[in-house]
Amino acid sequence: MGAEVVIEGLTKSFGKQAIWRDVTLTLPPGEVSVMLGPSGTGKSVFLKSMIGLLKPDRGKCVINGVDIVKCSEHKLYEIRKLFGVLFQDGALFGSMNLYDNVAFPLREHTKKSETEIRKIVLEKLEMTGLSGTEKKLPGEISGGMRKRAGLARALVLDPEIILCDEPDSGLDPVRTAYISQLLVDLNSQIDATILIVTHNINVARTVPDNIGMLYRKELVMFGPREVLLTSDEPAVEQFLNGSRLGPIGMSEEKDSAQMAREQAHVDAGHHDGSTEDMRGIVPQLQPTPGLPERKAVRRRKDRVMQILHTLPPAAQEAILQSLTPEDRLRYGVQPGHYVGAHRGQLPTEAVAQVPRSGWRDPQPRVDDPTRRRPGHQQGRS
Ligand SMILES: Nc1ncnc2c1ncn2[C@@H]1O[C@H](COP(=O)(O)OP(=O)(O)OP(=O)(O)O)[C@@H](O)[C@H]1O
Repeated sequence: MGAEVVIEGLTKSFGKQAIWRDVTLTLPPGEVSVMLGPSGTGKSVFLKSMIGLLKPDRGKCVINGVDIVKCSEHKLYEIRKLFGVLFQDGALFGSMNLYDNVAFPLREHTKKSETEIRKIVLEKLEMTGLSGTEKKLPGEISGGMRKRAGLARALVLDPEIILCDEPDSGLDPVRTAYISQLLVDLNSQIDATILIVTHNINVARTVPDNIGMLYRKELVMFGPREVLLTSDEPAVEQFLNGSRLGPIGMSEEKDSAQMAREQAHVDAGHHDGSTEDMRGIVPQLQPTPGLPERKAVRRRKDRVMQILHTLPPAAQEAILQSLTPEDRLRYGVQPGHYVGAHRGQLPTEAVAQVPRSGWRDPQPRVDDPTRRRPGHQQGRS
């Protein structure tokens, strides 16, 4: 299982420019999380701080009991080996073919023989759909292939934590859908903790278990996907809908006069830039048939049911609606407790009876059609 990452009060500035302050969140082990945020809010700086490439001003980032903000260089070097990082442009060496690019971390950081290295490199190239491209140079392949090659390289040291900085940037919607599926498939195969930084709302709606958003130099929220996707926080709604209308402006933040002017334009019939209402829960991507079920799914269900009563009502409703009959049995949620009967904050004892034991019955695969009922939300998470 992937490592947990516990971040507390993390604060970063460059000279007088504050980037973000007091960021506190936990990346649950083996789950997939997405960090959203308008351009320039410091998402990349956040990723770099998590692997110790940038030094935060204060706060903690604890991985396997080591606070990487304060630890020695030696410890940091050891902890970094737990990470696989996909940088925005793939960060491949232009003069090396894909085979050598992917083999690079193994040759640098391990004493493996070339025979062992070959086995690993070919396996990771196959996992990322790049078999047969070993001899190509990065300049000879498409942007999507470069991303996948970057991912293959990020995987060779069997990372427990994978960080992806805008894996969709520069890709068309179809290639983006493929890379989303690839990330879900990877998670099902290696159970790594994954954090994806993106602006892409489709990725945010379909891939992660958890979503956070950086805005106005703070973490606006971080938690189960249902929280952000049902949020009526103006900045979150505006961001999800890609609308000009709302507090986010061209350069971060607008004043109230500007917001009033824009509202007046829209009231007078001008388009606000959005195409449709993107809030709400849509089905989460499942691993490609034939791959194992994501181990994080069950762990996450237990975790989320334990904190259910602390979540906003709309998120509670969405989570309850996503439960299967087996889940309801497990958590002691009777149909009578079901959403319609309990609008608003649900009492903990009504919903969250998480057994201490493991899961008794093997759950059917999520893509089992017998689990689909008319009118039932299928955002399994
Ligand atoms: N090494 C650095 N030194 C000084 N300022 C920096 C450094 N790295 C980033 N910044 C500044 O930090 C701010 C946040 O940058 P960052 O790239 O993290 O934003 P982002 O949210 O990832 O943006 P985008 O979505 O456009 O990629 C920017 O104002 C940037 O200029």
